[in-house]
Amino acid sequence: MVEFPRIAFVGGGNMAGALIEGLLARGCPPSRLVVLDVHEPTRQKWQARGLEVLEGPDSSLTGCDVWLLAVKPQQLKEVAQAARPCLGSDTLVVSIAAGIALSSLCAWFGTADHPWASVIRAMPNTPALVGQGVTGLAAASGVTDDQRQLATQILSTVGEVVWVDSDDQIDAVTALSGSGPAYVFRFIEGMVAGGQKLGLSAQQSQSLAIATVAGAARLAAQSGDPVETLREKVTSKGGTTAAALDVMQQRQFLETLVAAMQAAHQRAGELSAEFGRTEIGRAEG
Ligand SMILES: NC(=O)C1=CN([C@@H]2O[C@H](COP(=O)(O)OP(=O)(O)OC[C@H]3O[C@@H](n4cnc5c(N)ncnc54)[C@H](OP(=O)(O)O)[C@@H]3O)[C@@H](O)[C@H]2O)C=CC1
Ligand SMILES: O=C(O)[C@@H]1CCC=N1
Repeated sequence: MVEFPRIAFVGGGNMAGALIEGLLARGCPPSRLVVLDVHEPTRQKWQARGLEVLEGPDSSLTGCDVWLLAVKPQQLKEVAQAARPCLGSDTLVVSIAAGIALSSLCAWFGTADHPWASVIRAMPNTPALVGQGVTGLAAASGVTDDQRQLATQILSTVGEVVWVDSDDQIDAVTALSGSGPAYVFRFIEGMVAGGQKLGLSAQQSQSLAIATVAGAARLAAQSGDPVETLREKVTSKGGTTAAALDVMQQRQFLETLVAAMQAAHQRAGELSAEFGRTEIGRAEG
């Protein structure tokens, strides 16, 4: 990126923090970033890092190239209502809120003059904090190629980006990679517990488990082999891995994981129904 866009983070909590840290680590000057947050300690934290902070929406937001909406889905409609008068005519709105549909975002941010707001839904994940995130993106129909490019540039500073075709696919991305780090951390917790049960220390177990997950992921990414083949290469006939995988199969490990992802996907739909109501929409624009 030749010059970093001016980005306003609306909500400066965990996920905004991962993106801000990622941007700063990749050379974005703090002066290009604004954080609007109601929580005073959060504002103090970002102010100490050299970012401009706001307690409420004001004209500083109007001059920003991008608004990155990073409040909880439950808070987003109220935040949109309060901030919309400050939306610049060329501002791109990128929401990372789980479940809140593009149609809701367009209704909240569109105006009579500009009914199909420049809105993109993005679903990053917390490995963004170490530049290893992956973000799924979907755009409203009025979004231009340049705006897509802008969103790609921003999110790719913290990892990979994958564009999808529809809103519902962003709910699927949420269930897979948005929530996915928690599944992996749970898996590591399980490996650590298993290591301790088998006589290793907590520290030894943690080092072995984390390095195994990181190394296996890197092998899967870099090897030309499908993951099934990689799994088969570990699994000697009559050996230790086969004994472990048999137990996983008996206890329906795969089915459990798929059911968990379906629950996450369903929850995204519920968040949309509960908190994505559009009655403050274009009629007011
Ligand atoms: N955590 C994750 O792994 C991921 C989360 N997301 C999405 O990111 C979004 C943010 O999640 P997360 O970072 O975990 O949430 P956080 O609660 O950590 O951050 C939200 C921040 O917004 C503040 N806030 C609340 N109301 C307002 C308001 N009216 N105006 C400005 N700021 C406000 C909150 O303050 P206070 O605490 O005082 O309420 C808090 O500091 C969510 O929509 C989530 O679905 C997306 C991808 C991954
Ligand atoms: O749990 C959540 O709702 C958010 C969305 C993806 C990860 N965390």
